This record gives sequence, C-alpha cells and structure tokens, in this order.
Amino acid sequence: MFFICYSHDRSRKESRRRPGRDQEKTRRRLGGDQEETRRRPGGDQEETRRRLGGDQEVQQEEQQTQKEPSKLTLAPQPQARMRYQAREVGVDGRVRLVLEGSLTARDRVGVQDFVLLENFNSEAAFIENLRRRFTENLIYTYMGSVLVSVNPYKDLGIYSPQHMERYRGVSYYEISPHIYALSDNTYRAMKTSRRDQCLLISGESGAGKTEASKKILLYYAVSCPAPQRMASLRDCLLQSTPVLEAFGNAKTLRNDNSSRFGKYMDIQFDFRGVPVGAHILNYLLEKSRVVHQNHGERNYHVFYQLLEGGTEEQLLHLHLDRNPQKYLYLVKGNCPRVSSMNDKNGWKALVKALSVIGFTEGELQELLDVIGSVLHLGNTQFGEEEDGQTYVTTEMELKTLTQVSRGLWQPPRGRVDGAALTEALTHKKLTAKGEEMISPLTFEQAGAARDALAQAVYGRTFTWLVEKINQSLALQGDGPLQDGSLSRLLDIYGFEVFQHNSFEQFCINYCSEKLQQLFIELTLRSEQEEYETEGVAWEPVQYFDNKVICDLIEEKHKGIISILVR
Ligand SMILES: Nc1ncnc2c1ncn2[C@@H]1O[C@H](COP(=O)(O)OP(=O)(O)OP(=O)(O)O)[C@@H](O)[C@H]1O
Repeated sequence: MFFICYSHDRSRKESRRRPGRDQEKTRRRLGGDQEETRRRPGGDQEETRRRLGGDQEVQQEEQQTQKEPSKLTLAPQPQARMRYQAREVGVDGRVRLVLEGSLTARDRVGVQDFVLLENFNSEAAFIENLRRRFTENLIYTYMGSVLVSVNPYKDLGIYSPQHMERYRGVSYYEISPHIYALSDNTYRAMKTSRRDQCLLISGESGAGKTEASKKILLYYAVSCPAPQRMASLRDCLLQSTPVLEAFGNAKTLRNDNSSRFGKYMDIQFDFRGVPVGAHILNYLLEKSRVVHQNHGERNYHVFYQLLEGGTEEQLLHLHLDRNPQKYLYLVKGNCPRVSSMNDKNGWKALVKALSVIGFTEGELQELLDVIGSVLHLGNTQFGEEEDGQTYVTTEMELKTLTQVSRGLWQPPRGRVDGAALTEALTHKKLTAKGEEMISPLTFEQAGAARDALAQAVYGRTFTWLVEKINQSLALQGDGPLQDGSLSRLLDIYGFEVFQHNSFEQFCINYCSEKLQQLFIELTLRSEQEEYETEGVAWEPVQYFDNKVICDLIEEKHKGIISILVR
C-alpha cells in the first residue's frame, strides 16, 4: 500500500530544470548519489550552508523589519551558521557539523529517487525498489517532486524533533527522503517564489494519508517561526485533529481510524513565513454510516467515546446507558470495541481539544445533546395499523422521542416540540394544486424518515463543528481569512468502491477521479508536453489517463450526471 504526496511547487522556470527534463541531469545531480558526495562534498556543503544560514538570516532580519519583503534573500551569514551548528552539537552531544551528519544520513538502499531506476519502465523493478527499501525501514522514496510512502504500521521513530531539525533548510535530495523534507521544501518554495503551494495526499484507505497530513501539520507547527501571539493559533490548529477524528473517523475493515470525510486545509502565512491563519473545508462526510455499518465496522468514534468516557452525570442527563449494545445505530457492525483504540482516552482528548479551540460549557452541552439525540432516534421503532397507518410503537419510545426533541434545536424557535417530531416522523406533507395535505407514511417510509433525520442532524452538526473551528482559527490568527492563501493541505478519501454502492460513494469516487486528473495533469501530461515543445529527446511513458472516467461522469448531455438530472 502506498500513497502519493504531490508537491505542486514548480514554477515554469523551475520545471525546466527539474528531473523529468532529462534523467541524465538528475542522475548526475542526485544519483551518482554516494559517488557525487565523494566528488563534491565541499560544493554540496557550501550550498547547504548558504541555505541553512540564509534561512536563519531571513528570520533574524525579518524580526527586525517587517516592511521589506525583498529581504527574503538566502545569503549566507557566518553567525547564523554557527548557531545552527551549535544546536546540532547540543542534540547528539558530539562535536560535529550538522552538514556532515546530514550527508552521512543518506541511505544506500536501492534508489532514493525512482528517476534513477535503471529499468524505469518496469513495474516489477519499481515494486522491488520499494520492497528493498521497506525491509530496511526506509518507507519514503522520491519520484522527482513526488514522494511515495509505504505504510509501516509501526512506530519507526523517524518523526522526532531531532528529525525535524535535521530536515530543516536542507536541500531536497541531500539526505534520505522524508515527509519533513517535502514539507520543508514546499514551505521554502512558498517563501522564495511567493506563490501558493499545494500538497496533495492521496492513496487507498489505510495508506497513511491522515497520518501524513498530521506529520506535515506538526512540522509546520514546530518549525515555522511563530511569535508568542501565534501560539494559540498553532494550538487550535493542532487540536482540530482530535475533534475532526472523533466526529469524522470510524473503524472500517481496512483502517481502525478511517477518515470518512474529505478535508481541505488551508494554512496562511505572512511574508515572513509566520502562520497567521488557517481554514478547514470538509466535504462529503459519509452520513450513511450514522445509521448503518458493515459487519466488523463501527459508527463514528464519538458515540463510543461518549458512552465510555462521559461522566455519570453527563450520561444521566442524556438518559444514555454506557453499554453501546443498547443502541441500534451502534450494533449493526457487531463491533463495539476496537483493540487499537482507547475510547475513554479519546473522550478526554476530545473534551480537552474542544476547550482549547474555545467551545464553551454551553456549546459542549449542546453538542452532547445532539449526539444523544441521534442515539435515541436510532432506537425509535414504528408499528403499522391494519389500515396502513404508522405509529411509534411503545410509550417508552415516545419518551425516547421526547428525549430526542429535547436535544434538538430548531432556530429560532428553540427546542423541538416532541409531539411535532412524532408527527413529522410518521406523516408527510404534500402540496397539490396549491393545497397542503398531510398523509401518513408507510412503515418503511417512517423508518427511512427517521434515518434521514439522524443523518441530516449528524451531518449538520459536523459542518457546524468545522465552522466553529474555523471561527476560532480566524480569531486566533491575524484577522479575517483571505482568498489566495499561501499553503494548502488536501487530504482525500481512499477509493473504496466495494464498500458503498450509493450516490454518496459515487460522489466520493468522482472527487477522487478528478483529483487523479489533476495529478496527471500536473505531473505526467504537462511534463511530456514540455519535452515535445522543447524538442527534448525522451521515451514516452505509458500511463492510464483517467479522463475517460471523468468524461463518463461529467460530459455535457451524455455524462452520468447529465442523465441523472434530466
Ligand atoms: N508513517 C506512519 N508510521 C507508522 N504508522 C503509520 C504511518 N502512517 C500510517 N500509519 C498507521 O496506519 C494507520 C492508517 O493510517 P491513516 O489513518 O493515515 O490512513 P488513511 O490513508 O488516512 O486512511 P483512510 O483513507 O481510511 O482515512 C494509522 O492509524 C497508523 O496506525
């Protein structure tokens, strides 16, 4: 399993110098790798020195003056270099230059960049290279500006602050491939080119996209210069993860912590590279999971976390039982517990994160009311009279519905009326020739209405949560959010056609295909077109262009969407 991080950081000019331009050049630059290190260590070191020193200098200078963005030069400064070296000495306790450490940290297994693969057209050679590296715990390999990652499913100890430090300011190809190198180079490309950058993370479910996006976020949170007043923005951004995971992640057959929504995260930096704002866009939450889960899967984590970790008073107030088996929306997958997850700790982390983000006690209570209401709604059962009239079966369930209504709000009227809710779940309103008519729902229709309500309530709550997080990020940051922000993290769904065969899944798959198109457009197609335009000799690479799939869905008049809306 692997995923691809695509760093779209190439200006037109840069791309002319890039690996694809000619493999030979890249081979010379990277590959000879060890040989090259031997040949020109001084040159390499000097270049790195300039970069490292330059970055320090930039920070220093920019602290002094905020008015001159043109000061973003990467000139060396001996004093800054000394400080950098001294820091490295402190980390490992040995007196040596950071640059030497970086250079010897290059790995020697297979090729670090697929561009250097002799048999570059062979899938078997590609996999073999990944395999060789993976057996040595080297999970990252470059492919030009793309980073390929294989999920190790174990802690390799490669994300420590020391690792962050090692990759900071170092040229892309100087040390072993790493997600921090990608993060750092993207950040520096943004600062030097003053252009927005985008990291596209894609792969099948369980490939490691969410973990990768967390690592990138953490890298920026730790490495970017941030004045004290920006600390709360950083905390808020980091704490958004447990909240989004509690409400948007669930155990699936492939991944115990699978994100069931798409996330588009936008981090904004000022001209000095200081993070000043952030924005999260959520899309396509898998709402059907609220009412149904496949065997071996769970509903969203938050339900189990509340039942396991909520206080006695909280559960009493919500009329909830600790046992998840009591709730029909939680038993479909027959999987109340997951060995790799600790729901009690998850609950603690969620409550803490909500408070850091700025949720008040009242807002937390409202959130709990909604979660409780969804569980009670799932337990509402219907009966059918002989004449086909549907009713809510027992007195107990009527009480449950009252409980549901207490947890729900209908702005601007306040709490939802229990009787009105019961009526709404068993009847529908029709308008014919300008006249309104109320007609009873059948047994099946009533069940579908209940489930639709539960999904809508949960879906809107999730959107509300994200909006609240965004408001908080805007408050902590430097004023209102602007368009054209400077860095983006895009974390998309895995492609899981086999699991859901619904319109919802269709939209998710369509979204994945469009992102794949973007990837093809920005890497393979544009690169090959450029060779043609410039008359560079090259061997065409065969690849599957999924444009036919996108056309099938979106083509005017003939595409599936056109046919559906007819
Ligand atoms: N770099 C890594 N190092 C160690 N373990 C990892 C790494 N990346 C992922 N994992 C493990 O794999 C699991 C699945 O990863 P992750 O949740 O990031 O997948 P995903 O691609 O986001 O899946 P989905 O599309 O289902 O959300 C993680 O919970 C973690 O245990």
